[in-house]
Amino acid sequence: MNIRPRRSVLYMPGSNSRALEKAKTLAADTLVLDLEDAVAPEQKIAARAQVVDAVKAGGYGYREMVIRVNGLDTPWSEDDILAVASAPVAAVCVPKVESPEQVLRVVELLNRGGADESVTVWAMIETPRGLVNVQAIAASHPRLSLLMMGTSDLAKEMRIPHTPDRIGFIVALSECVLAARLNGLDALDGVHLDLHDQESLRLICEQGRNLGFDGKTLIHPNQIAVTNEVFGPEPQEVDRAERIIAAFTQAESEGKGVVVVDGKLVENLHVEEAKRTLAIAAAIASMQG
Ligand SMILES: CC(C)(COP(=O)(O)OP(=O)(O)OC[C@H]1O[C@@H](n2cnc3c(N)ncnc32)[C@H](O)[C@@H]1OP(=O)(O)O)[C@@H](O)C(=O)NCCC(=O)NCCSC(=O)C[C@H](O)C(=O)O
Ligand SMILES: [Mg+2]
Repeated sequence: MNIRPRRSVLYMPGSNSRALEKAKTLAADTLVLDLEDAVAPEQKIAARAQVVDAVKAGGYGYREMVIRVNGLDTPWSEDDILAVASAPVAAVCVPKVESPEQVLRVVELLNRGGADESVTVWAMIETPRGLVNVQAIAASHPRLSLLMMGTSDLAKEMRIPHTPDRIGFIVALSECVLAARLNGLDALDGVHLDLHDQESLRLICEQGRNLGFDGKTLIHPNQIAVTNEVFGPEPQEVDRAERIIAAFTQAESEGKGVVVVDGKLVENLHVEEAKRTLAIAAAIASMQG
């Protein structure tokens, strides 16, 4: 089972060279070097060169590298995507995706720029139109590998307040996870804007995990540790997964299709879940060396 952990996915402004350097020391699974909202218009072109140079220079170790380009309706997006195509990134992250055709356009630009076949597309869902079309977007092209919620833009567009329980976002978050799973994609939750409140961050991470997200997008190094903890399997989950596999293997050898572990029914589907838990734990351990 080939699994890429994306518990913590940290954005940083592409114009901030200090943050690009600092990121080499941070425990985030993925780094998203941003050219969109975090970069002022007059810095867009310099930031584009800076992020491409940073990724080419390397030094980020196990961390997955992604560049978020400007929106497809801006004067920068085409050159951003062509520039990203020349860089050793895992994906290009595209904000405010609203249609399958836009994903096809990004793929065309990546191909034109000579991007490696391994470079995938991440689509951000953060507008009402993007949300309404999320299933078609998710099914648009095999190169699309992940959906990412943009809850700040969505809040603005939908006039949804950021409440602690995120009641106004629940349908959108679930729609995103549903569309992702229907199409074999990963899904990332939106950002938590409070940089210093670890308690509210933990609750929101737990909610995102319980809604089915694979990880969370972050804006500050303070947010990495809690996110890694909540979205990673706990030691007792790993232990239970090992016992489920052992108990089911034994049951099968005795000609049984079900077994009880810790008072709970275990069938083959639970064994598949347990194998996935072990694969995630192993992938996390191998990233950390
Ligand atoms: C929010 C910040 C501007 C705060 O920055 P700062 O005041 O520098 O914070 P600190 O002094 O606490 O920083 C301590 C050190 O950590 C480094 N740092 C800070 N943030 C990051 C980061 N994101 N990545 C890497 N390193 C970071 C500082 O450089 C300090 O380092 P050192 O001096 O060496 O100790 C800042 O956190 C920030 O800019 N965050 C990211 C903002 C961003 O990228 N926004 C765009 C993405 S979110 C979005 O667009 C939402 C989405 O589209 C939606 O619609 O929902
Ligand atoms: Mg946004």
